[in-house]
Amino acid sequence: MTRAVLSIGSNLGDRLAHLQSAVDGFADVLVAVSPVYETAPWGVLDQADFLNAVLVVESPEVDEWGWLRRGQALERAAQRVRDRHWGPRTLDVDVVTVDGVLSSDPELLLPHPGAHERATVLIPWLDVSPDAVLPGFGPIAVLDYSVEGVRKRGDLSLNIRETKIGE
Ligand SMILES: Nc1ncnc2c1ncn2[C@@H]1O[C@H](COP(=O)(O)OP(=O)(O)OP(=O)(O)O)[C@@H](O)[C@H]1O
Ligand SMILES: Nc1nc2c(c(=O)[nH]1)N=C(CO)CN2
Repeated sequence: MTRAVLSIGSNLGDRLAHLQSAVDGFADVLVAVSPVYETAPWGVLDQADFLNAVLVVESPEVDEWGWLRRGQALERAAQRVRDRHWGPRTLDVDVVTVDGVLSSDPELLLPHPGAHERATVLIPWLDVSPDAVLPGFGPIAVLDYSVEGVRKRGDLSLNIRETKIGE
C-alpha cells in the first residue's frame, strides 16, 4: 500500500477544469482533496495567477514511480507544453511525498525539494492532513512560509466512481 501527497496547479486555459481533470484522473485512488486556492505566481513572476490544490491518494498497486507516471500522463492529457522552467502550464502534478520513500533521483526527488517552503503546497496540504510530517523538516504545521497572495476559491467536485456491491 503506498499513500502519496500530490500538488496540482494550473495557470493556463480553463484552470479549474484542468484541476478537475486531475481529480477525475485519480478518482479510483483518491483519499482526500483540498479546497482550491488562487495563488500569486512564485519563481517566474510575470505570469498569470495559479489555482492550486493538494490530493492524497492511496493504492496497493502504485509505487512512487507509478504516481509520477500517472501525474505526467494527466499533464499530457491536458496538452501541457514544456517550454519555460517554472513557466505557465495547463496542469502540473508534483509528487510531494510518498509514505516511507526518500529519493535523490533527479527524475523523482522525494520529498519534493520545494514543498517545505511553498505556501501553495503547505496551505492546501494542511487542510487535508493537519498532522502531516515532511521528512527532513518535521510537522508541516510548524513550518515557516509566507501566505501573501493565497486566496481560498472553493472546492472541486469528487467524482469518485461508484462501486456496485458485488463488483
Ligand atoms: N517529486 C517530484 N514530482 C514531480 N516531478 C519530479 C519530482 N522530482 C523530480 N521531478 C522531475 O522534475 C522534472 C520537471 O518537472 P516539472 O517541469 O513539472 O518541474 P516544475 O513543476 O516546473 O518545477 P518544480 O518541480 O520546482 O515544481 C520532471 O521530469 C520530473 O521527472
Ligand atoms: N502560485 C504558483 N506559482 C507557481 C507554481 C504553482 O503551482 N503555483 N508552479 C510553478 C512551477 O511548478 C511556478 N510557480
